Amino acid sequence: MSNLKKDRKPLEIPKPTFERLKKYLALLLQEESEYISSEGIAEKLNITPEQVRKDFTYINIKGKPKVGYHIPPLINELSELFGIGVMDNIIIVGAGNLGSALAKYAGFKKIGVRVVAIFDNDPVKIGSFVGELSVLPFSEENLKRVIKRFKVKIGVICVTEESAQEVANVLVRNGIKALWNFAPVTLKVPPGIVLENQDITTGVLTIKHLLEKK
Ligand SMILES: NC(=O)c1ccc[n+]([C@@H]2O[C@H](COP(=O)([O-])OP(=O)(O)OC[C@H]3O[C@@H](n4cnc5c(N)ncnc54)[C@H](O)[C@@H]3O)[C@@H](O)[C@H]2O)c1
Repeated sequence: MSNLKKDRKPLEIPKPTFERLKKYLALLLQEESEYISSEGIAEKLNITPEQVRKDFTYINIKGKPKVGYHIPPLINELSELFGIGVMDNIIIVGAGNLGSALAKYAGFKKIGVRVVAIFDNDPVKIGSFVGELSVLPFSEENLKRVIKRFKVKIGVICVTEESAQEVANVLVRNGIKALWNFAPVTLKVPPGIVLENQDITTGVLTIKHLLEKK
């Protein structure tokens, strides 16, 4: 992961650090106080304060003795790192349980993400509303139009396992640069395409593992 600040030499951020930085941002966005200590963050995320301090060296933020980190600049630094200041339009394919829930998720706005269209191939769902969006038929023509109009680079795959690869192919063929895949399938994508697989079940596995240790 590269920290691409213009005025600074890009830093290579190790993946585990990058993942924790995402958690710090999510936590800070919920904080109501103005300052937070590394101990405070560590306690809430079940890690060590040393780890927090080490991770923050990647974003060049320093805490004040006895007070901790000033939250607003910390949020700004992390937001810049994740490109949150830039609004990214995304599209969802699959207006089932998951796709519909994601399309209605209000929290995306906070992180600079806006769902601009949701597609499906089920005639029953096409034309129905998911929040404020009308479900569009998943055709290349519609896709091209939406991608061009809203300058979409990110596609979310919420279709069934069997359809996921074909949907990924169509999205990439029509200019999508990054796929956020929820289907439990290993997708093949051309080099240069960003692929993030999301598996909610890993969270439950962590809980089960932690419970067993108690
Ligand atoms: N990542 C996770 O942790 C997680 C959790 C739950 C579900 N899932 C997966 O997410 C996907 C969606 O789950 P769901 O519960 O919303 O399923 P769902 O059956 O409710 O919805 C799937 C939708 O995809 C549509 N679809 C199927 N093929 C299509 C195609 N070729 N083009 C356009 N639309 C198509 C269907 O019409 C349907 O509306 C599944 O693959 C499921 O296994 C993942």
